[in-house]
This record gives sequence, structure tokens and C-alpha cells, in this order.
Amino acid sequence: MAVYTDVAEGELAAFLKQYPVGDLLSYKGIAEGTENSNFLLHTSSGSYILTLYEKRVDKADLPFFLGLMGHLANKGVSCPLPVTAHDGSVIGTLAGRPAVIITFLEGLSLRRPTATHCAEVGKALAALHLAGADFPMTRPNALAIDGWRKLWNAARDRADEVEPGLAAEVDADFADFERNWPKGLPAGIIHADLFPDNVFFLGEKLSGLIDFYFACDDLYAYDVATCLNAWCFEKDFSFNLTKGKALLAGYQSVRPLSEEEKAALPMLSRGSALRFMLTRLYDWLTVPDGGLVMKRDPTEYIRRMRFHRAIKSASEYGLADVGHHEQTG
Ligand SMILES: Nc1ncnc2c1ncn2[C@@H]1O[C@H](COP(=O)(O)OP(=O)(O)OP(=O)(O)O)[C@@H](O)[C@H]1O
Ligand SMILES: N[C@@H](CCO)C(=O)O
Repeated sequence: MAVYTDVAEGELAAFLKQYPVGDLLSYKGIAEGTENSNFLLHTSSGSYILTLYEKRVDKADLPFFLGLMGHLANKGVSCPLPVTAHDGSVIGTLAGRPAVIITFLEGLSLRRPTATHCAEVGKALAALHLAGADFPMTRPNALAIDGWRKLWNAARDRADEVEPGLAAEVDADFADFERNWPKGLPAGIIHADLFPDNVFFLGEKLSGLIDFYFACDDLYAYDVATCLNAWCFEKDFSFNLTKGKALLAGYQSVRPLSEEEKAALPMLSRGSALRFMLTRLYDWLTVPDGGLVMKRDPTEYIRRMRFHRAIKSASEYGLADVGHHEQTG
């Protein structure tokens, strides 16, 4: 659950006086999410989300995340708009934590997205990439290869407890990534965690994107690869080609991929699978049970890594007109 910090009603009502959001009518903690404490607020002017940032978000990154949400929302991306206080600030303090109020987005996240939903996600991701292109702030991806290496160094010795042979398998991947990771592809602001729990729909129509707390500068096609991993695999770990096709066609209807980006997709998808495997493995091995962080199963992403390793061409993800591309390693 994700309410790590309790907030008393009087304290919240006083805090809200600093913002143009009306008077507090009711509030409740939101169970979903793992990183921060979130509350749904009803006030005399509408509904809002209050987020208290817990220790897994670096406070120095907040101006980037909140500035980005504001930039994207102003450019028509359906994402939360941070509410500015009467004194012009966006980040306040509540219960000893940095605290922010953002606008509430209608919709529901999906447990079983269809190909139609995947197409919508592809379009929204491409629109986000275009809208972020003139965002003036930058943030390097803390979870690029160097960041993966740190997680791996901390987890490697116990990796075989989770899956026998995993240490050797991932060592070989690192050697390959450190030599062959694509360079020079189109890059800019990426969401970096656009999983189904971070996308809202009203019926088949996408109504909002949330959770920009991994957003950073990196390769656009890497963000596409993350969406293939997050949206196009079934519970039995098979890749759903119809969903892959839909997601990629949706993306390309807004921002066509270059031939180089297409050719790099198998490598990027493997890297993205490794990134999510590593954060999950690290938590699995280091975070005590019953603690604050919800653990997710790393083996789901080991299966994806293996799938991508066997891919010979991006056409196997559902891309039309792709040349044959041999992966090294
Ligand atoms: N702007 C919003 N409008 C409506 N609901 C929201 C909004 N922002 C967050 N929520 C709700 O709060 C939940 C948690 O939000 P979020 O995913 O940002 O939290 P988190 O702690 O950063 O989690 P994680 O990084 O693990 O996904 C969401 O699943 C959603 O139910
Ligand atoms: N989307 C991540 C969790 C962090 O947001 C995962 O599934 O591992």
C-alpha cells in the first residue's frame, strides 16, 4: 500500500489554504503505487491528488518532474498539472515531507489491455516525445547502463537464489550491452515507466498518463521498447504480436521510427527488460518482507530478456518493412 505518512485533517486543511483549490471536503489515502504517499482530495472546487514524496524520490529531481508535467499538460498531453500555490511555489511541505497537489485525471488503469488500448498507448507515447522536445530542463537516466551495473553489483552474489544460472546469464548480457548499446539514435524526454498502472482509460479512449518519476533524457526508441515489454506480453510470457503491431503502428502514426531505431529495437527491448528485472531483483533481495516497498517478481522480466535475445529482426515485434538485423552476443 502506498500511504506511508499519515496526515491529520486539520494539518491538511491548513496546508490547502496556500493553494487555489477551495476548502477541504474529504480525503482518503490511495492504496496503489509504491514510491510515494498519495491521497485523493475532494474540495469545494473539485478533485485533486496530494503526493507526499518519500525517500525513494530524490528531492533535487522534483523541479524536473513537476516542470515536465506542467510543460506536457500545457502542450495538450493528458497528464496531471501541478497546482501552483498563492506564493508562486509548487513544492510545499506537509507532515515533514515535500508535498505537491496535482489535478485529478478521470479513468481507470487496465489489468488486461487489448490491442486497441496498445495502439492508444503507442500514440500517446509518441505525442509525449514530441511535446517534450522543447522542454528546457534535462535529467540523465539514472537507470541507464551505469545504474544497472550498480544494482547488479549489489544483487549479483545472490542472483542464483532467484533463478539458477542468472549470474552468468546477466554477466554475458552486460558484456554485450557495454560493447554494443546503440548510440546516436534520436533522444529527448522519455517517460521511462509507462506501464499499464500508469495509463488511464475511459472505455477504449486513453484519458491520462501519470507517474513521471522516472522521466529523463534517453533514446525515444528505448521508451518504445519499455512499452513493448510492459503492454505486449501475456501472463504466460508469450509475446502478443497483434498487440505489438498495434502499439508500434500507433506510435508510428504520430512519430515514425527511423530504420536505425527499428534495427535497434531488439537490443533496446532486451536492455529495458534487464532494467526492470534488476530493480525488481534488487528489491526482492534487499528489502525486508512486510516493509514499505511492494516487491514485484523479477522472473517475469528474466523471461522477457530471454525472449528478446532470440529475436533476429524487429519485424518479430510486428513492425512492417524491417531489414534483417543480427544481434551480436
Ligand atoms: N493525477 C491523478 N489522477 C487520478 N489518480 C491518480 C493521479 N495520480 C495518481 N493517482 C492514483 O494514485 C496511484 C498512485 O500514483 P503513482 O503511480 O504516481 O504512485 P507512486 O507511488 O509513484 O507509484 P509507482 O511509482 O509504484 O507506480 C495511482 O495508481 C492512481 O490510482
Ligand atoms: N513499473 C515498474 C515499477 C516501478 O514503477 C515495474 O513493474 O517493475
